[in-house]
Amino acid sequence: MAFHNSPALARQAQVILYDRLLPLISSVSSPQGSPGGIDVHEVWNSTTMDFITAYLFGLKSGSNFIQNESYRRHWLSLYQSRKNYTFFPQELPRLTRFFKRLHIHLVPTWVDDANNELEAWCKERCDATSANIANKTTGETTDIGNEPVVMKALLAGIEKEENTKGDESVLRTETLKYPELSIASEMIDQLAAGHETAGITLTYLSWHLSRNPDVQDALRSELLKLSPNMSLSQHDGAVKSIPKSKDLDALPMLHAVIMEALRLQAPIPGTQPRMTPYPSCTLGPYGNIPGGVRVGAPAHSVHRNCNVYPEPERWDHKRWMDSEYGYTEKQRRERDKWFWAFSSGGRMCIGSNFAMLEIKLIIAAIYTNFRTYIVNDDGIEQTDGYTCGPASNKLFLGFERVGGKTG
Ligand code: HEM
Repeated sequence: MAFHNSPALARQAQVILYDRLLPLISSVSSPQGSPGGIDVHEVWNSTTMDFITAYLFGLKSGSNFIQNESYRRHWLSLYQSRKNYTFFPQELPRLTRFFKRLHIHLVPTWVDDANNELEAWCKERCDATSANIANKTTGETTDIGNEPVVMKALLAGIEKEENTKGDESVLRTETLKYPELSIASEMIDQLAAGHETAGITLTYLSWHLSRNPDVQDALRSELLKLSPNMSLSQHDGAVKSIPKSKDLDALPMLHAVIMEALRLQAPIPGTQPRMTPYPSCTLGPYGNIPGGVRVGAPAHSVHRNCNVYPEPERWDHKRWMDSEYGYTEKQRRERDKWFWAFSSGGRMCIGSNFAMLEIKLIIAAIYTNFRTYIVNDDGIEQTDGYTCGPASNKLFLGFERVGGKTG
């Protein structure tokens, strides 16, 4: 995704951060705001959903979960409710289908209903985007934030494949035959994979920062050096500047706190499966592993290698700050090699760069303007599984406006 200098993404970020997220956080900031704090896990998941759907469909057909509280609660609860029922359809899909034909449901039928509703919601967005493209009401003629960057790229790719390879294409039996459904399938994959993982990272990162006010203050000093920065009070909200990705990437502390949150609470901590190649292979110290065996390594364990990350259970963002830790070149290489939050190889996360950029923007917008503190973190421990957030599925933080007015 060539989004680092994308004017569409910059505009989308501007609307999502300055017109939706910051006003919401300002309205609950202390002392007059919500005394019980706000469930940031829900707010961060909503923000990442608004980001990813804006990039897929354009602002016009994307979600507005930040402002639409009742619908986001409905959507997120549907999404969460199915999560305990993935084993049979994922691991034994044929058996699941077979039993279903006999009217024996290995997963409750309401899970199918929830999936159908989520899929219909995604398909509606795809259809609306296609209509906008056909009517030319996307970025070129109106607000650049309405540009459906990903859908346009997919449509162009399908058209090219059709024109250049046609019947010879390996995509002819599915993607070229059913382009609309194939696009919808890709879109729901991306919006599901994209919102929850980044939302979990923001939850744990804001929790760690709330436990470490000194780190927050140092981070804020770094963020204020951005030129222009994202301070609301400095410009009285008028400027709405979105920093360039290269300027955000030049901030060592911002990078370090995100990396440490991804290390300690990798949003996908569970095993990432791979099949061994035929006839056999060697994995680490284990030789002669036959082909066709499913193997996997969980990021949770890889990130706790104490030879690479000393005292691995300790949250220490300075591990990622080369200038502060005194790493040798070899230690630095090992540290980076063992970082596996986005996996590696052919099935590596396709959204890793997008995720890093959106997380940096969200953290910069919030911590430039607010100090956070914990109101209730009961159940913050990470669940076990594949994509894993807090056991309570909640985190209540309070917000205090710094350098300006409260909401
Ligand atoms: C902090 C945020 C994120 C984390 C930690 C993360 C992590 C991962 C991991 C570990 C995988 C599995 C790869 C494997 O099986 O080896 C994955 C796959 C994937 N991710 Fe992400 N991801 C994040 C954000 C995103 C975003 C924003 C998108 C949006 C486009 C995205 C789209 C995908 C897709 C489509 C796959 C499936 C790739 C495939 O199977 O070919 N992810 N991600």
